[in-house]
Amino acid sequence: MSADQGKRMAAEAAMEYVEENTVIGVGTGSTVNLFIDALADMKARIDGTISSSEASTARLRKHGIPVLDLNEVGTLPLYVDGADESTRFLQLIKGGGGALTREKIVAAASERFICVADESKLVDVLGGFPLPVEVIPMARSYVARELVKLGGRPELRSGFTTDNGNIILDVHGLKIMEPIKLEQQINNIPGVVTNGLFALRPADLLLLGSADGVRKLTAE
Ligand SMILES: O=C[C@H](O)[C@H](O)[C@H](O)COP(=O)(O)O
Repeated sequence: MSADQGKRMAAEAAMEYVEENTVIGVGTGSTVNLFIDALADMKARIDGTISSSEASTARLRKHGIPVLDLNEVGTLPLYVDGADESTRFLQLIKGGGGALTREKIVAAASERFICVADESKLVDVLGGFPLPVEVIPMARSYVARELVKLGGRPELRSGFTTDNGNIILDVHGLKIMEPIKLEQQINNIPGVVTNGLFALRPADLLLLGSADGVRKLTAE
């Protein structure tokens, strides 16, 4: 089974958790794009969405799905997003598409975070996927030196600017044994907006598309 099939199965399985007359938090990426396409079928029955990126906003609007302002909406009942890696504790690396900061905001503002992914994203230890860190441009060199002190090899994501006007440093070579500690350490570096570890606020449910169907994982 291809990764694309796994993504589609997971994205469509998330529809079961979408309740009528609610506002849905929507993540970013190729798996979420499939969720957005499925969500279009029930757009008349939801109150709207909160989007985590300009790319998702464009796709939602193309389908005629309303996109609201998070400042005008209270706590969201549900956030659906993909991941680059997940452990069985549902701690994640996100940000392969550079949307990590807005994703973290919407996840934090949501009661339930359902992560949708194909089975290749499940790992024993985070860090095989380079950890994205969003950085204010003037702090690039300083933050890079601090990330080296933490044992990583930061590389500037060339030609990329985030929706917030910042740069991304992708940190290679980390074997992340203490995700919560590292998430806090990196976020404490002046100039870092946030990093792609979702450990302080992990997912609540992981829907993994696999050859055996959709596996549902909750944190062990
Ligand atoms: O910034 C991008 C997001 O964190 C994505 O959710 C993540 O990169 C996974 O994307 P995909 O579903 O395309 O594998």
